[in-house]
Amino acid sequence: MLTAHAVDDIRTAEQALAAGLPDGELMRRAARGLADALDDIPAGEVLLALIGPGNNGGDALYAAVHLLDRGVRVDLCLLDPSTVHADGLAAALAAGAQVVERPGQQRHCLDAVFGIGARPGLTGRAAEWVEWIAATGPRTVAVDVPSGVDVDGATLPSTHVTADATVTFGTYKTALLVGPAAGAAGRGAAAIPDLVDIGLAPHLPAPHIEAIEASDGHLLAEIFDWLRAPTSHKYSRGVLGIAAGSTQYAGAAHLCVAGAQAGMAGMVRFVGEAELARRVVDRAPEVVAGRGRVQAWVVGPGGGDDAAAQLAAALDDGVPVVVDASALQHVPDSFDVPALLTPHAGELAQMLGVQRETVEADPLGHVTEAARRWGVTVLLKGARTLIATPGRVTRVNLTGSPWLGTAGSGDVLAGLAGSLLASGADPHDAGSLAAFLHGAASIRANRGGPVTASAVAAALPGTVAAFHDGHLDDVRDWRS
Ligand SMILES: NC(=O)C1=CN([C@@H]2O[C@H](COP(=O)(O)OP(=O)(O)OC[C@H]3O[C@@H](n4cnc5c(N)ncnc54)[C@H](O)[C@@H]3O)[C@@H](O)[C@H]2O)[C@@H](O)CC1
Repeated sequence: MLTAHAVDDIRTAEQALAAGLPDGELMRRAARGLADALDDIPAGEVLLALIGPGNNGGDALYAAVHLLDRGVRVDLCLLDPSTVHADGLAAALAAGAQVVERPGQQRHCLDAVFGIGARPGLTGRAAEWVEWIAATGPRTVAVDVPSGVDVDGATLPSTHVTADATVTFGTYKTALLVGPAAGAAGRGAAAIPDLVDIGLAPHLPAPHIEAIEASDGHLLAEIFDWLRAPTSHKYSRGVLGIAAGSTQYAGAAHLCVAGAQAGMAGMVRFVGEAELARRVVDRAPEVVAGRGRVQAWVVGPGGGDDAAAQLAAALDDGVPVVVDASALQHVPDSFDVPALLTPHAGELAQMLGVQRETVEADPLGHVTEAARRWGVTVLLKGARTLIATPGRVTRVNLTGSPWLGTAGSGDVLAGLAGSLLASGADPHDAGSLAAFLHGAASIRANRGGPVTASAVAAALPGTVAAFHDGHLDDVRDWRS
């Protein structure tokens, strides 16, 4: 599991670590790791380091010493010479760095204006530097975090640095993994920052955020043991009831069923309009049409006018339920059964009575608020899907690509999550595993290119097996 910690917890851990080390050792470790991460800058190139008043600037100044040693030229822009890390500046100047009044033609930039001590947003000189980066486009690497972002809240004030890559120390910060701030930390292969080990791990408490990785297949072990027990049969594996689609949106029913069949449930029951149910069974003969005993429900994908009645009936069954799409607007004030709500930003906005843009600007705040308000798991779909449950560490999903934003993709996700629920996963694991596998399957379906929701569903069984067996190496590990 990849983890991010809150700023206060990082500071406490750093103090505990530093107490057992020689003075300045932590900054030396950070600077060495930063310089190593910049080893692709060729000798003779010029790097402009934007230096702020705190230790973040100090890291960059000591890293400059290593870079100068390698023949890289280093120009320094100081936010305020009177507050700069004095020893770091002296060391950089002694090694050959020069202070320049303003940015110029440098093609490499190091953003060391602010780190975890920052208040969100940039003004004055720092804001002018952001304009320079936007206008001239140097390759920009942020030190620890892109300056100006909201480090714990992961929101993005209007003025902030947008980096091509970030090198962070000790542990991830929330803003490096969670959108929209994470979008400012790097792109492409550098979307997830490099993490420099400074020895902090033993001092860190429980994380603020966690993310499933390719190496976390053990999360499926318990479910697999249960499903593959010699005595298991279709009912013991779990029966998933799906109340989805309408003749108008028949595709949602097919895709939700496809997602469920790629999951682990022993059987899928479909409940819906007679003509639709006939078509679903025609296409997927393993599906049983009509009501019966189930271990979990999915209600809402492509649902028609009867979504409220279908949800009420599912809730009466007393088993865990995935509430999706049209059923989301009919959720009760509180739940008597374990539940996984799967809205996108627009649906969550409607549930909370706010604007869509408000949710998009602060997804972490709103998913947390919704999980607290309904007392259940809420999975907020997006480029970095979030899964929040009261009393659990919020998870962010790092698999997938923008191609996943395609019609029917959410229906597949709901079916997959439902099948995990029916197989015995709790809603937090079901939601986060489904998001992870769904994203991974989309990459395996067509790496680097467009995918259809059907193709994602078709890639799921192989993805589930590869993840469980620890062979997901052909899916990008977002740290590499
Ligand atoms: N604490 C430690 O032991 C270590 C810290 N490290 C580095 O130190 C950084 C944290 O250092 P600091 O606590 O000095 O914090 P910063 O380097 O983020 O600087 C904080 C200073 O900037 C000012 N400031 C913050 N936001 C501002 C804004 N928007 N406009 C104007 N001024 C603003 C604050 O008043 C404060 O004086 C980390 O991000 C990391 O880069 C690393 O060297 C590893 C070890």
